[in-house]
Amino acid sequence: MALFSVPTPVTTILLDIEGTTTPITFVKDVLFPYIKENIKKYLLEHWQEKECQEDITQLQKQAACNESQTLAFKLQRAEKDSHIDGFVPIPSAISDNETENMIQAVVDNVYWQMSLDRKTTALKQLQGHMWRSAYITGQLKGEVYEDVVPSIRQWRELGFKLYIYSSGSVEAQKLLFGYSIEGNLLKLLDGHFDTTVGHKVESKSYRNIADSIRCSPENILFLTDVVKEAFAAEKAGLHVAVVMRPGNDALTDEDKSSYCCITSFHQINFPSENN
Ligand SMILES: CSCCC(=O)C(=O)COP(=O)(O)O
Ligand SMILES: [Mg+2]
Repeated sequence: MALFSVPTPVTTILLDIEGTTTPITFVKDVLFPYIKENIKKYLLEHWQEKECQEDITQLQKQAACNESQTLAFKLQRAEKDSHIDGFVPIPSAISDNETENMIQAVVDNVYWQMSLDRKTTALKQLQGHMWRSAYITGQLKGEVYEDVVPSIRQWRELGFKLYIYSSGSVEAQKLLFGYSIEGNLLKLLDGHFDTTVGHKVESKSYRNIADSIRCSPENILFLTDVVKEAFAAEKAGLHVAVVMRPGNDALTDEDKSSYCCITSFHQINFPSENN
């Protein structure tokens, strides 16, 4: 088993979820189908609630269809969503009759975003809120690979700080680790970041995380399955390793020669273990 030796300045480990701590199949075959099967029922039941209305407002802003926005805002947003093939707008409801149309537009917009595996903050917030009751009632349990819990326990014992950075909302992350197949893992984690700090393929996001935890980028090791994320993190000065799990996107030969690659957290070796 090839080992990845953690560079000496590293004090903090930042973990991606999907494809790193957790099988992609759990997200694609369990979490996402739950949203598709339940979105309409969820909207009908929660429509009047403040949290649900806030989620809809965010989706409308993302879709550039909130009529209260200025033209400049609409144009700026239009570059985000409405240029994409199959774009589904969300109108504002005016009368009760139109609420039904609006709910259907939200359903269609969510289906459309999910068909492209979009990682917009608006979509991720709504998904997190929808998964809440399924985790609490035991209908969902967060999956983690078998090497994850023993490794992160060991890293903590060695004194490392552990953070999560995922496109899934902070609430969705806390649900996944709080109601996991291995019990409540939240006490093993020092904090969580989602796309509200920026998108995972942008270097600035990693600098924001470093600033937020008062840590120099060179003290952080980021583990992810996505090469574009590894590239952005490295550009920000973080150390990176790319995680290859069954079912992850295959890496090119160039990726494999550009990054340290591991298939299990057990391959991570710390300076103190070398002595
Ligand atoms: C945090 S649970 C939901 C996973 C999710 O929605 C997602 O987009 C995962 O993306 P990641 O950044 O963890 O690869
Ligand atoms: Mg990932």
